[in-house]
Amino acid sequence: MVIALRNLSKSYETAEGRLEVLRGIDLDLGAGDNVALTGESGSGKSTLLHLVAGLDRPDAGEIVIRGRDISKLDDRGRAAYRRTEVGLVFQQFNLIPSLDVAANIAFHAKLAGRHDPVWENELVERLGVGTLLTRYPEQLSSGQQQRVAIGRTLAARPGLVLADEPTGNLDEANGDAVLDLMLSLSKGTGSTLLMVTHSQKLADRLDRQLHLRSGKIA
Ligand SMILES: Nc1ncnc2c1ncn2[C@@H]1O[C@H](COP(=O)(O)OP(=O)(O)OP(=O)(O)O)[C@@H](O)[C@H]1O
Repeated sequence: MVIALRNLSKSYETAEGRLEVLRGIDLDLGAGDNVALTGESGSGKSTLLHLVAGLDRPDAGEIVIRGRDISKLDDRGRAAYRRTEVGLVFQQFNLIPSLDVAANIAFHAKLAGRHDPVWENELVERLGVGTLLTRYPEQLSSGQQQRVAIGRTLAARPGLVLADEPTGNLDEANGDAVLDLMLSLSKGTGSTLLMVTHSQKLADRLDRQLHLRSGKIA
């Protein structure tokens, strides 16, 4: 299994008291699985994605990624996990302002020790950002930034891609192209894709759909 979640729970302290967001999630995803995670606003989709990404820790339960419980790692261990094993496509693009598009796209691949100019060129081509390579993030529209951020993630060939509304800022044509790219990567390399989306149309294109309701997978 690439991802095995066991009895995962997470709550937040709020001014109104304790908010139990995830109440015992069990989930198994294998290599090459591509899965849509849906659910009402506030149902805990981003919370779950953040836990699997090692950005936050659960209250209880296990997050076993390729046989290792990442919730037991210290901050350094989780940072290494994020650098080498996961690709994150989140709504905040977090492009590096001082680097141009080409350098942003190569950045994670270099950090992960998997810099591959041929593959990066192919991504640039498929994402339609070839004319933007010498621009800086602040000189891009939000849709362009989103495509660059996706290129940066996929350039490192992560075995696990976690995406939160990856096509949220894109028009239909660009959104379809990005989804095609993510699915073909998942099928071609056996990488596992877990994607949060509000779009049923998008969810329908993935092999499996999970729906979060009342803190559980329905
Ligand atoms: N750091 C936090 N402190 C307190 N409450 C939080 C925190 N982060 C999230 N929440 C709450 O936890 C619940 C789940 O939030 P989450 O962002 O996971 O939902 P979501 O399903 O991704 O929602 P959306 O579809 O609107 O993005 C929400 O009620 C949210 O207000």
